[in-house]
This record gives sequence, C-alpha cells and structure tokens, in this order.
Amino acid sequence: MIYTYLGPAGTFTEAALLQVPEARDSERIPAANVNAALELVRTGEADAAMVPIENSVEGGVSTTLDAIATGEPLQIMREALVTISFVLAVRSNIDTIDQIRSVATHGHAWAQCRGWAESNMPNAEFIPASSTAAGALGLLEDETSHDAAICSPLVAEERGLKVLRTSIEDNAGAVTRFVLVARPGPIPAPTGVDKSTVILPLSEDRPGALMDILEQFVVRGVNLSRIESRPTGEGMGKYFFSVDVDGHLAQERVADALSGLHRVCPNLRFLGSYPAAEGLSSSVDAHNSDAAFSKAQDWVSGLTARLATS
Ligand SMILES: O=C(O)C(=O)Cc1ccccc1
Repeated sequence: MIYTYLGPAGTFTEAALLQVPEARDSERIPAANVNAALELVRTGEADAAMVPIENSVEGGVSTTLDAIATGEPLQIMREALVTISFVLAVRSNIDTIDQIRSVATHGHAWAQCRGWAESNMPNAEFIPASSTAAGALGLLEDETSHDAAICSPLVAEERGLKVLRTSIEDNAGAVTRFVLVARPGPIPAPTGVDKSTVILPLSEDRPGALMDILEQFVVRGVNLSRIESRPTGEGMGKYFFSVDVDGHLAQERVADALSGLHRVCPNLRFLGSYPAAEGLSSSVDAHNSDAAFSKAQDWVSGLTARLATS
C-alpha cells in the first residue's frame, strides 16, 4: 500500500496517518494540498489519502468536503482523531513577539489561534500556508515571506525552530478529525461502533426538501453526528448536504434509510461505512433493531406471498 497525506512531513495530517498501523511501515507520499493528495489516489499513484475533514472549533474543512463529494467516486475507509496544540515558531533573528510582522499557517490553525494572535500580536499579518508544516519550513528559507509560523510542537522540535510560545490555541483540547480515503472497494465489516457518510444533493429547491431527507433518518432511529451544507458551485441557492450517521450499511435501519434517501434524493453518493474513532452515544430503540426489521420484512413477505397472481 502507498499512502499519501497533506504534507510536508510534520503536519497534523501526518500524525493522523501514523495512527494507522499499516501506514507506519509503508511508503508515505506528502502532497502539497488536499486536492493533490486525492488526485494521487484517483490516478492510482497512491492507494489511500489521509486528509483533514472537520475540527471541533472551526467546523468542516471545505476543501475536503467538496473534493470527496464530487469528481471520481472515493470511499472513506476509516477516521482518526488528533488533539491539536499549537506553538509559535519564529525566524532565528526574531527574539520577541513585538518584532513579528507576519505569521504563516494553515487557515484552520489560524482559526484556532485567532483570539490569542489578535490579543498578543495584533499587528501581525496572517499569511495563509498550505499546511502548518509548510509555514514552519518557510522560516528556514533565506528568502522567506514571514517572520513566524503557527505549527505543531513536533515539527518545531524536529526542524530545530525557535519557539516563543507554546499552547497558543484558544480552546485547549480541540480535536481535528481526519479521514482515510481510497478508491471505492470492499466496505469494512461492521465493528459494532461504526459511522457512515453520505452526500445528499438537494435536487429541488422547494419547501420541505430538507425535511424529506431528515425524515428518512428520524423514522428509522438513525442518529446524525454531523450535517453540513455546501454550495455545489452551480449557482446561488444550490446546495448539497454532507452527513455522518451513527451506524453501518450492514445494519438494517441504515440500509433502509439509504434506500429511502435514494427515492427522495436519487443523486446521493454513499461515501462509506467505517469504524468510529470513539464511542458513539446514540442508542437504538427495539423497534429499529435488525431483529425488528427482519421480523417486519418476513411479515410483509408472508402477506405478498398471498397476492393473487392474475
Ligand atoms: O496543516 C496541518 O498540519 C494539517 O494537517 C491541517 C490542519 C491544520 C490545522 C488543524 C488541523 C489540521
């Protein structure tokens, strides 16, 4: 297996990939951005890509949500959670925070440290970087565009960067969720604690269109753990929903909800069922259990078997 990830080495995404035991001893290709990583998978140059999808402070990572919702189909094979803490690293000629005029980092890292940055270095300009590690490595270049970088403690240590402050995140304990994405293939077997992701384009702009979608989950007792709307890019007012649910395709209530969704939203895209990285809180009522579905199906089959043939 060849793995790719949002690089360069030292990103939080690499930390997420290293949680995958098989990836530790495999070839790992750093990609310049999320789209480049997914493209390596789509073309077959890599077998799977680890990419950030959501964090507990800033919400969804739009680039990833959009890239896996469209184009050549991809499948989520697993998820990984990383608790994120940031440091402020600087060029060697900077000694105090007041000297910092510009700070480079990934947009989601900036969002998680914005409060600290605005209070402690109000005059520093934010320079968007393709990743926290890319911003950090820029500090080592002669012709660098920035004085400081917000990055992981690990990359600062590994690259011998000067660190002026540690733990500068506004919310201690913020978690980012990453997904390992591959070309569509076998769906991982249920573990008992699983999630499924589905993309639901709103085909019609009419009252109740979202209700029709949500109803499919509600009546089968399927809990949603994430729902986000994203513009399709096809014009104002055109949206798709990206939804995570508790449960696996192998469970009747999830499969039945997908079947209902296919009727109200025929262009839906199933992105996979995979083990949840942490325990899920939702419980299943007896009438939504596999046994209840199976009994109900048997009962209806018994009735349809009695249908007159002519
Ligand atoms: O830039 C990185 O290191 C990443 O892996 C993306 C990211 C940025 C900020 C929080 C979580 C992930």
